[in-house]
Amino acid sequence: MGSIGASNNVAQGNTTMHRLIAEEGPVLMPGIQDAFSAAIAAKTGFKACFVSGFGVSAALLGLPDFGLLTTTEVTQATRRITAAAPDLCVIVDGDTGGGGPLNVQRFIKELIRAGAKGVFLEDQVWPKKCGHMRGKMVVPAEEHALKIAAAREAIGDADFFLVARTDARAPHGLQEAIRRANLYREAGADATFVEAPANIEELKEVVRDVKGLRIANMIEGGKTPLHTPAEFKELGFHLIAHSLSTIYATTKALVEIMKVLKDKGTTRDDLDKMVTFSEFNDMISLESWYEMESKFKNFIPKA
Ligand SMILES: C[C@](O)(C(=O)O)[C@H](CC(=O)O)C(=O)O
Ligand SMILES: [Mg+2]
Repeated sequence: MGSIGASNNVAQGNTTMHRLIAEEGPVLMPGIQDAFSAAIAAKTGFKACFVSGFGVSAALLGLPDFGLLTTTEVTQATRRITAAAPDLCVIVDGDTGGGGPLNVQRFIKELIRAGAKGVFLEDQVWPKKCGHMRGKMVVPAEEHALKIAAAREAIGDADFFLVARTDARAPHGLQEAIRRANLYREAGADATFVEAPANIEELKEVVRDVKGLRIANMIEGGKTPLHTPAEFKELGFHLIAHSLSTIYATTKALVEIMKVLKDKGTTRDDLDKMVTFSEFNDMISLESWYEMESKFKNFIPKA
């Protein structure tokens, strides 16, 4: 591909995610953190999911979203996630993309090979922090715009949705975040994501001033008030990440059952806190494995 910038491929909008947005209005993506949570998202009827860096850091490493997770680890997690939920449109949190433009290009190609259908790339200084934590810093806007252009080039004709995120709201104010979102769109992003607007007025300002497809991130206990897809449609957003709901719920369930075990030494009076053996097997599609097993049993030659 030749020149980088404004019009390359962006307007064509023929990825799976573009189709989902056209079909269902704001697309709601639950955050997931591993193959199993992705499989459950698919079984529940979601069409898309968001591989949350916050969630993967926690589930895979037991670490906070503090710039500790590597792009290699994210790619490996993505491979397992797309294998477990092949019909889901898997959008991956790429954090800052793993370095400069060339690292970004390599990462994007790896994610495409891993079966992902899109990525979020943000403009924080590495090591980054979760968007709702204190102490964030951003790189110069032009530096991130170059990474977005590099990502666009690496995507080529692949079915892959490029989201540019800006974390500039906290360190530099909403106007700068809006300016950056528009710049990143010019550089080749399919959609933009102004992280952490602080209230409904700021959400409205984002809609008014940011061109193109817009993303909102719903974090329970975060800076942006929680809204439904219908409310977001009304406001003018196209994609919603509910990034941490599943890791928060999982954490609560884990803490609760650990406490039961520690305190009582048995779960016999607390079975309602768990799924049953057969409910779990349904979730993990056990019967389909029995079917496959029986198919191959027929090939075993009789002695
Ligand atoms: C969306 C996010 O990038 C994630 O990793 O899930 C996080 C979540 C959060 O803030 O809690 C982020 O927004 O930085
Ligand atoms: Mg993240």
